[in-house]
Amino acid sequence: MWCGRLAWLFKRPCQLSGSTRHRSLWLARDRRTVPAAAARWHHTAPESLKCAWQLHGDHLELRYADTLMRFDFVWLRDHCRSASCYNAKTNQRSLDTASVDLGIKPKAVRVDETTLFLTWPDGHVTRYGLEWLVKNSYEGQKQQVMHPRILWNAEIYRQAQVPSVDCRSFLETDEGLKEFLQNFLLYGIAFVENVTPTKEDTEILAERISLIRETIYGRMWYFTSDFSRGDTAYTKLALDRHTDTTYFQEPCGIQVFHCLKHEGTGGRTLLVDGFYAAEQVLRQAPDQFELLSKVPLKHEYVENVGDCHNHMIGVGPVLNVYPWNNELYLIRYNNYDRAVINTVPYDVVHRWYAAHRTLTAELRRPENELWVKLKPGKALFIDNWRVLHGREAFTGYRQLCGCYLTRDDVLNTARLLGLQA
Ligand SMILES: C[N+](C)(C)CCCC[C@H](N)C(=O)O
Ligand SMILES: O=C(O)CCC(=O)C(=O)O
Ligand SMILES: [Fe+2]
Repeated sequence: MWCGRLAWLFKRPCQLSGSTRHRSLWLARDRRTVPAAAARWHHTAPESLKCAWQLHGDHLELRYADTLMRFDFVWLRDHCRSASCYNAKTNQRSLDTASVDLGIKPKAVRVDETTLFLTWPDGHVTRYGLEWLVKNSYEGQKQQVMHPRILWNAEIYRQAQVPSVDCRSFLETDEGLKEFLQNFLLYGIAFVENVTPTKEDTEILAERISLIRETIYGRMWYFTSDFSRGDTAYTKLALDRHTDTTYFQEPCGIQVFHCLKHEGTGGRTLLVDGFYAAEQVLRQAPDQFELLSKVPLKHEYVENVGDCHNHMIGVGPVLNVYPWNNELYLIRYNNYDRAVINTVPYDVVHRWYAAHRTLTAELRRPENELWVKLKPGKALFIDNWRVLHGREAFTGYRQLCGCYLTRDDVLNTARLLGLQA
């Protein structure tokens, strides 16, 4: 397949390390029935089954805590945590990786109950905690997700009864903030209640968790249906589900909405978990999922209204996954802002349209739609890399304020509070 050119890079090691061929090999070695050859198993203690290692021509194989790991020698030299290679005060590497001989091989290897010791040809000694290796190895890492999440449809979200956090608790206590962020990370949406309905108070909320991402729409924005900007958002029309700023190279991570006023009817907000829908596509049609994650697309924002002149272009696939574990981290979905497709040939285009249709059908399932009416005092935070939003047409005067946040800074706050983000 044209787009799977690099797939072998990631697939090959998983297939090898998970194979039963290796498991039986372990048992054989543990019973010491295999003659000592160049690649010979070594154990930490005579009968220890917990840890064993074996030196190969171009890598070290290590079994610890039920994880079979393979380490490249350059990797082992590069990650050395000794004082001369790594500055523990700044958590930065001091070693010049380019100075490592690409053909390097340890001169001596020793393992005790907790630590792997490697002596390099120049006499330098590297020590690795075995637990550290499990946590940081490719094999240990690929069993884990980067971002634990609960994927939802309307029923799952309602059943979970995720509480809104009170504004004071959010602003004044670490527990309140942590609870809010945990919910946000798990579900991709979270609410703060009892907020004073002004732009200034909404800004204070935003600044509690992140730096505000200033964009062509400003820092904190207000908007009504006055068509002050050349975009459908600034009208009374319905907006189908979408993510925002797909036309940025890095779409905004989080969107904050606070409805300050609505005197009229309609205008409910629609929320759909894009990752839940994408998961359904993966189950039904893995090839289509792969296509959506490989075909690069452009989104575009061309504006020429009043004094506003903008032309933004963002490139990337609809589904973005980490290649080592296929975990989704970003969905770009905005049919209004999708640009001319000119990045793939016609036959791929056709298959892409079919895949896009499957995803759209999932996103449009009524059972996946969560409808909420935003009211003054209730601020909504949306993970714009995961949850799609839309809005029902409305009548009357409706004013929303909000801002975008930088994702890195939200995750930073979450990590500092001890959350996995
Ligand atoms: C939120 N705010 C009203 C400021 C901007 C709306 C941006 C709308 C654009 N079509 C997009 O989806 O990115
Ligand atoms: O008016 C709304 O509720 C949302 C409009 C919208 O999609 C946006 O501003 O990004
Ligand atoms: Fe939007």
